[in-house]
Parts: sequence; C-alpha cells; structure tokens
Amino acid sequence: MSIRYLTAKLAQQIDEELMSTAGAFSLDQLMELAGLACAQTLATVYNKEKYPRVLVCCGPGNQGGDGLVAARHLGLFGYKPTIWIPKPGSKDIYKRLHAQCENMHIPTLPTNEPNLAENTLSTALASSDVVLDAIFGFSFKPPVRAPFDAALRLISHAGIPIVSVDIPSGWDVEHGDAGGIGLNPDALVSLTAPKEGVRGFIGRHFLGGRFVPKWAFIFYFIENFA
Ligand SMILES: NC(=O)C1=CN([C@@H]2O[C@H](COP(=O)(O)OP(=O)(O)OC[C@H]3O[C@@H](n4cnc5c(N)ncnc54)[C@H](OP(=O)(O)O)[C@@H]3O)[C@@H](O)[C@H]2O)[C@H](O)CC1
Repeated sequence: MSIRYLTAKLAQQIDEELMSTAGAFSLDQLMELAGLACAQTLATVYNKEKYPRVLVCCGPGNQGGDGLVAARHLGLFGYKPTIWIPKPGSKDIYKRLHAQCENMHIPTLPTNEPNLAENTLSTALASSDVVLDAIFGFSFKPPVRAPFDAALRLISHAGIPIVSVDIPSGWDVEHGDAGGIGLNPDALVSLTAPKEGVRGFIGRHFLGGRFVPKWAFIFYFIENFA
C-alpha cells in the first residue's frame, strides 16, 4: 500500500477548504466529530472501569476545542474527566464548549498562577488513570513555549497512558520529536478517510490526495504502538 504524507501546510489548507467551499462544514461540526471520535477512541482502548479518571489536556487552538468536546463525551460515557486548559483560546467556540463542560460539572484545574499551575497539574496527573493529549495539532511550531514546556515534561514522567490527538504534542509536524520533549503516546488518534490507501501514523498525517474531499467524513482510527 502506498502512503503519501500530508505536510502541515497542506493539512491547514484542507481544513480551510472543508470550511470554505459551498455546502461547507462549519468549525463546530468538524470539532464535534473530531472530539467525539477522540472520546470514542479513548473509550475503546482504556475502559472506564479500569481507567475512569481522564485528564484532558487542552491547548490554545482548535485541538484544544477537540479536547473540550471529548471531555463532554467522556463525561457522558461515564468517565470522570478533568480539564487542564492553561491558555484558553479567545474564540467564542472555545468559551461555549468550556461552558458546556462546566454545566456538566466537569472540573477544570486552576491555572492562574504559574507555580500553582505546575503543582496542580502534577497533583492531577498523580490522581488520573489516562491523559488525553489535545494540546497541539498541525499548527504547532517548535520550540514549545511556557507553560506547555513544563507540562509536557510532567505528563511524560507521570507514568500513565497517553492518548494523543493528531500529532503527539511537542513533535514538529513534519520532523518528529526534534526538540526531545515531545510526548510518546500509547495511542494516537489520526485524521484520515474511510478508504484504502489512507492511513495515519505517529507524527504525520497521511492522506492519499484523491481522497481529500472525503476527509469530510473524518474517520478516525487507532494507531497503537505501545
Ligand atoms: N481538519 C479537521 O477536520 C479538524 C481539525 N481540528 C483540529 O484542529 C487542529 C489544528 O488546529 P489549529 O488551531 O490550527 O492549531 P493547533 O491546535 O495545533 O494549535 C495552535 C495554537 O498553538 C499555539 N502554538 C503553536 N506553537 C506553539 C509553541 N511552540 N508553543 C506554545 N504554543 C504554540 C498557537 O499559538 P500562536 O501564538 O503561535 O498562534 C495557537 O494558539 C488539528 O490538529 C485538529 O486536532 C479542528 O477541530 C477542526 C476539525
């Protein structure tokens, strides 16, 4: 099977195309599908009886929005999610998604003061069973800036399973873990399409060019390399 790689730039262009052409998908729709798929993937690999406490780590971009959606669905599935979102994005959509989680009494870790934030994250990791890494996606540009640099180290050393969305956080989208502080997830949830010749793998998006329009289906699968 031949595999072609998507560059970060192309992934962003496809994203824009999906949302800009006639009959286009809205960001809300895409994020809802993405977040639901992440929650379903985590639930497939880590059952709620053994891994009930999920720490959902959210970044400042759209991937953080995927994380907020996933937290809501995980709550509905019977997990006990907790949200870590140190730099909430300013877009209205993130505020709405976060409010939905708050309405479901899903706790968010306090992050107003840097040291406290780090201690709080450490404590939360110690009382979690699995991390959903929704920190950075295809718009990440190394090197990792604070507070995410310290957070990635803490998450890496927590000794609990990590499920990453799209790209392990801290990895350069096209060159892998060049900085050496990227996460090494146990499972990766990749964007792909439901056709042959299309696969996802660590650190990269793979999409056969001819299937690009079908990306609208946003089919996810699990690449487990534990
Ligand atoms: N294609 C789809 O169907 C969908 C994909 N989705 C998900 O969205 C992400 C891509 O979202 P995007 O907002 O473009 O980018 P990211 O989530 O990766 O993050 C951008 C933010 O991260 C900050 N950033 C970037 N580099 C660093 C760094 N080195 N240190 C700290 N912070 C960093 C960046 O800040 P800037 O100041 O640099 O602008 C942004 O705030 C994709 O991967 C999917 O998961 C959507 O859900 C829609 C559907």
